[in-house]
Formats: sequence, C-alpha cells, structure tokens
Amino acid sequence: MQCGRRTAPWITVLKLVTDLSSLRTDNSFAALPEDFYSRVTPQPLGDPWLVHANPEAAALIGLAPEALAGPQFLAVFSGAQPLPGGAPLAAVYSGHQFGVWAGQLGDGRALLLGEACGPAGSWELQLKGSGLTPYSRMGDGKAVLRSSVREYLASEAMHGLGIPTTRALALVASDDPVIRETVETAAVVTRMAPSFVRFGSFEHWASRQRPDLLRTLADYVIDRFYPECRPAPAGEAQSAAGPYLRLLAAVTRRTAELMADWQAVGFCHGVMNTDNMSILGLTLDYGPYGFMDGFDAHHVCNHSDSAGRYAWDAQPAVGHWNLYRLAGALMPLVQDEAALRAALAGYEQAFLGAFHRKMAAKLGLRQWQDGDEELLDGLWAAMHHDRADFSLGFRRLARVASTETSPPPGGETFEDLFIDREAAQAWLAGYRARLRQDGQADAARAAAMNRVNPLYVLRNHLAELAIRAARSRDAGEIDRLVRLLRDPYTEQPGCESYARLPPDWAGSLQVSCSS
Ligand SMILES: Nc1ncnc2c1ncn2[C@@H]1O[C@H](COP(=O)(O)OP(=O)(O)OP(=O)(O)O)[C@@H](O)[C@H]1O
Ligand SMILES: [Mg+2]
Repeated sequence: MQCGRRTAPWITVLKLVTDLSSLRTDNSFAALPEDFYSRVTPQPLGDPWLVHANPEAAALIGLAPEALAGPQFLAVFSGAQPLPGGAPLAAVYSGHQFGVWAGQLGDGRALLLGEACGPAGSWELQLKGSGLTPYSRMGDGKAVLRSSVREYLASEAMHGLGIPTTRALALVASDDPVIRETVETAAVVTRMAPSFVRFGSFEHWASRQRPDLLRTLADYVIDRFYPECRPAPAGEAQSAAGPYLRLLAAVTRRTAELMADWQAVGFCHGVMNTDNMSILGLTLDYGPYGFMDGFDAHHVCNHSDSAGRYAWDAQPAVGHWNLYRLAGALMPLVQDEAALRAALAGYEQAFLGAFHRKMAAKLGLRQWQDGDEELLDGLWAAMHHDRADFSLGFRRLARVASTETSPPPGGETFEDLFIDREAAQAWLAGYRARLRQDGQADAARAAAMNRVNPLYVLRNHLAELAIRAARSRDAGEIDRLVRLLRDPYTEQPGCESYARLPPDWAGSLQVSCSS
C-alpha cells in the first residue's frame, strides 16, 4: 500500500489511533532488493525511561497523544519490541567524509523500524543508537544521552524555524554505560522522515559499479518523492537519462534552498559529509551542529573539524561540492557529463535567489535590489568584527525606526550588541536611508520582521542545560525548549531568560564528532 500522496479530503476523515498496532504501515524501502540493507533487530536499552515524546510528530503518523504514555510506546521506541507491521533494517550507503572518499558506511547505529502512514503521508521511523549493525565498523552502535538530547531538540527547533528537517518522535534513555571520552549513558532517538536516503546511497552503487541497483534506487526516489521528474516537460522529447537529470536539478534546487535557510539563521551543520546529505533536501544528522551566538563568518562548530572545512561561510560551497559528488554518482545512468553539469548549474542562482529573499525579509525590505548586497556586507562586517550576537542582531533591527528617534524606552538596542557603537550607528544610517526608500510603515515592517527573525534559538548553552537536567532524570527543560522553539518568533511571557545573550560559560562549550 502506498500512502505517500494523499489528497486533502482524506485528512479530514482520519482518526488518530492510540495503539501502535493500529498504525497503517507501508515499508516501501524494505520492498527494494535486499542489496540495499541488512535486516537487523534492535538491541534494547536496559531499563529504559521515556525522556520525552512529541505529540506533534506523532500526529503526522496518525498517533494520538494518549499513545505516547503507554508501555507499548516505550517498548517499541527503546528497541525492545518490534513496530507492529514494521520491517526493521539498516541501510547501506557510502560517502565522502571531509572531502575524502570513505567507502562503505551505512546505518552503523541507526535502524529503520518501518514506515507509518498518517494524515501527512508516509514517514519512515528510525531509531538512532539502537545497537550494532553490519555497518557499525569500529563503532559500538550506541548514542549517548548528550548527543541524543541535542538531536531531539534540534530536529524540532529547525521545524519551528520552518526549515526542512528530519523530525523527532521520541527520546528514550537508560543507565547503560557508553564509553566516549568519559563514561556516559545510552539513549535512543526516534527520528521521522519521508526518506532517509542520502547522497551517499547513490555514491554507494556507483562505486560498486552496479548501475542496475543505482537505477533501482533512482527510480524509487523519483517515483516516490519526485514524480514530477518522470515525464519530459512539454515540448521536450523524453530520453532515458531525462528523469535522472531532472532529479539532479530538483535536488540541486532543494539543497540550495536548504543552504540559504541555514545561512539565514546562523546554523552550522558541522559534518556536511555526503552521507549526511538528504536526497529530499532535509537537514539530516544533528551531531556537532550549532546555532551561532556571536557572529563569526568563519565559525566552525565542530571541534573535530580542525581545517574548518565546514565553517559557516563555507556551507553553500560545500553543498554545491556535495551535489557534484551526487552528479558523479549518476553518471552511469546519464552518460553525459555536460548534461550533468547543466543540471548542477542552477545551484548558484537557486541559492542566491533564496538567500536574497530571506535576507530582504530579515532586513524588513519588500524586495532585494541593487545595492542591498553592499548593505548586507556592511552588516556582516560590523557584526563579525565585534562578534555581535547573530539572532539578537537581526531581531533588534525590527526596533530601528526609519528616521532617527531616541531609543525605545527600557529596551536594549541593536547598537548595544556592538563594542564599536559608532560603526554600528554608521551602518544604521545607511540602513535607515534604505528603509525610507522602501517606504513601509515602521510598525508593519517591524511586525513582518519579527515573523522571520527568531527571538528564541537553540543556543548551545540552552541545550547543555537541558542535557544536565536530563542526566538527573529531569526532562522539564527539554519539554520547555520543545514548546518554546515550536514558535521561536513570538515573544512568550516568562521566557525572557531564553532570549538573552549567552552566559560567559557558553563560550567554553565544545561539541565534536564524539556522540
Ligand atoms: N557509535 C557508532 N557505532 C556505529 N557506527 C557509528 C557510530 N557513530 C557513527 N557511526 C557510523 O559512522 C558513519 C558516520 O557517522 P555520522 O556521525 O555521520 O552519522 P551518525 O550520527 O551515526 O548517523 P546519522 O547520519 O544517521 O544521523 C555512519 O555510517 C554512522 O552510522
Ligand atoms: Mg551521519
């Protein structure tokens, strides 16, 4: 049964179920040839406790909130019981890591339980940290509570920002020891996405010189997720390579837009290897990611990335580089290098188009026009120089009036984020002139800006506080953050501390590939 593309009337008649056995399942990935995966049973967490469950994600698969509190939910999402109707498997993929071909990788600690169909289509449910698989290589198949809390929170924070991402359904923890730099404890996150297929899934079959399986994978992805790529556009003759070229062009567009989304909120992914690049253009694999506090254009959030390959300002180019690896993997199906290059050529325009649209909105401009690049560059330069806070910098711009007035009473101003206030004021003078030329009323512009510049962001120190509490079996902070970050744009009473500059100790937090 395929449930990926339902129409609206069906949504209204669907009832949420309280029992996982009543979920409608699909398992389309498991229906692919067995070359694509190994069937694996999860290794259950010892004495698990449910740290948090997400009713919003549950609703997507048709699961009622009551279901989240029951023993069956904990048993399934701690790996102790199979998902009713599921078909657990670990998928194989390969990839380029830090610019170097890494060969075969695969789900070394992730496990696809099955696909559930709900009001919002079909969702793969995947455990992360559920034990060894044939692709675990030197790893232990586990994930620690620290990194699992970070993945759980980030998935939902990204969704709240309106950025395409895998979702998080559940976070389960245990006292089972896991050895990293120190002894930590184990946890499992259940992630959801329409598909977890990665660029590296394609690279795998190209490197294995299996064009037959490469074609099977490409056809699966097209038919299920990019059906618009199958037919030739009107007036164009269909060719054997056409659908694959159109797929590449579509993934190129989505990836470019995702990069624009990340840049616009100061998000650094940290490990943009091709095995972490979603074929659907979703943010995938929340490891050593970070939302920037003070703006540093070259910010590297991953302590293990000593060369700074995945710095914030490198991300758009890395996205393009990764697409070249995907294009290379499609070569056996297309056999035409020039055509592949042409499909990739839309990247820059797609990225800049999306980025300028977003930045115009963040600056409160009705549209991007000539000269705005210099205006924005001036802002980046001033913020970078003083390490002015990324999120508050944009948020406070909404308080800037188009003509110079005295600062809002009691409020902290944009300039307060700068050491060199004169430089900030000089930039503001140019900005005010541009606002006057744009001609919007201040109040309307401020309201629109507050809808695109988040007040609350998942700063490292906020995640850290949630982790510390969770280690003492207190999930209250996780719950508060999930609720708050669901709508990061609207000021919420009592949440002032979440909107403040980070404390000094936040500067000493380090995140790395250790997870
Ligand atoms: N503790 C571990 N045990 C086994 N394999 C691991 C472990 N940590 C990472 N890996 C594997 O190493 C490769 C690269 O790891 P990476 O950190 O990108 O992925 P991940 O965080 O484990 O998972 P995902 O990409 O699914 O979010 C992947 O094949 C991953 O499954
Ligand atoms: Mg990964």
